[in-house]
Amino acid sequence: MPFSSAARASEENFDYLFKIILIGDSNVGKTCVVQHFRSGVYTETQNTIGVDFTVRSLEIDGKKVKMQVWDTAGQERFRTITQSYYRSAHAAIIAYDLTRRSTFESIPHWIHELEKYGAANLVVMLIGNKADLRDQRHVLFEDACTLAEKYGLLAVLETSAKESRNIDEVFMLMAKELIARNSPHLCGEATLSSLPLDSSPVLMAQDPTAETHCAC
Ligand SMILES: Nc1nc2c(ncn2[C@@H]2O[C@H](COP(=O)(O)OP(=O)(O)OP(=O)(O)O)[C@@H](O)[C@H]2O)c(=O)[nH]1
Ligand SMILES: [Mg+2]
Repeated sequence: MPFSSAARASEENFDYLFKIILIGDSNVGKTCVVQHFRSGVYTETQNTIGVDFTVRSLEIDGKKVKMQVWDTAGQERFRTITQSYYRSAHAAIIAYDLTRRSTFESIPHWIHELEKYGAANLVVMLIGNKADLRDQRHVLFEDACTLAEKYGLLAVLETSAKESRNIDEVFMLMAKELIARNSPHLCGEATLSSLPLDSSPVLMAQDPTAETHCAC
């Protein structure tokens, strides 16, 4: 789908426009992540009702990249509304709370939802949020890497909206991947390795201060 010619919009005030859907169980911190991406600050939030929309432009290799982020409600009762947004997304970020194992175990369900309602060649990455709660961790980074490899996902990053960890990196990584996929002349070039992440070209990174390599 959609991110062929439609994503390129140089006649307007940006070079690329990408629509990213953010999904995952309720209370994993999706809204806090998006708010941090938009404003650079962490604020307490209410549970999302339906879908919220955020936009921020990034500058990548001299190009203006507009990121439209659709922050969906994780609560079951909003599922019909949120599913209707999957179709037009170029990419999806599935968030889990690394202190709550059940939110990690839900990921196959979210992938299934994307397969059912999303575009065929959707770029998908995982984020394990609340990395600041170190002594409450219930999901190993290695387990997330294994899952990502199993489903052919782009990457896993561990984030903290509260401690400002890896939030911009998530969206930069996604934007670079979408640009690479949307620019035939760039395919095959190591465009992602220039990210300010302590990550290997296998595109797996967690807390930048910790071990990051995942042998996927
Ligand atoms: N410790 C910690 N708490 C966080 C972090 N991010 C979010 N939270 C807390 O987690 C709770 C849920 O955050 P939300 O962003 O509303 O969660 P959500 O995934 O958007 O939930 P729904 O809108 O219901 O799907 C709030 O109390 C946040 O303050 C984080 O990085 N660290
Ligand atoms: Mg929310």
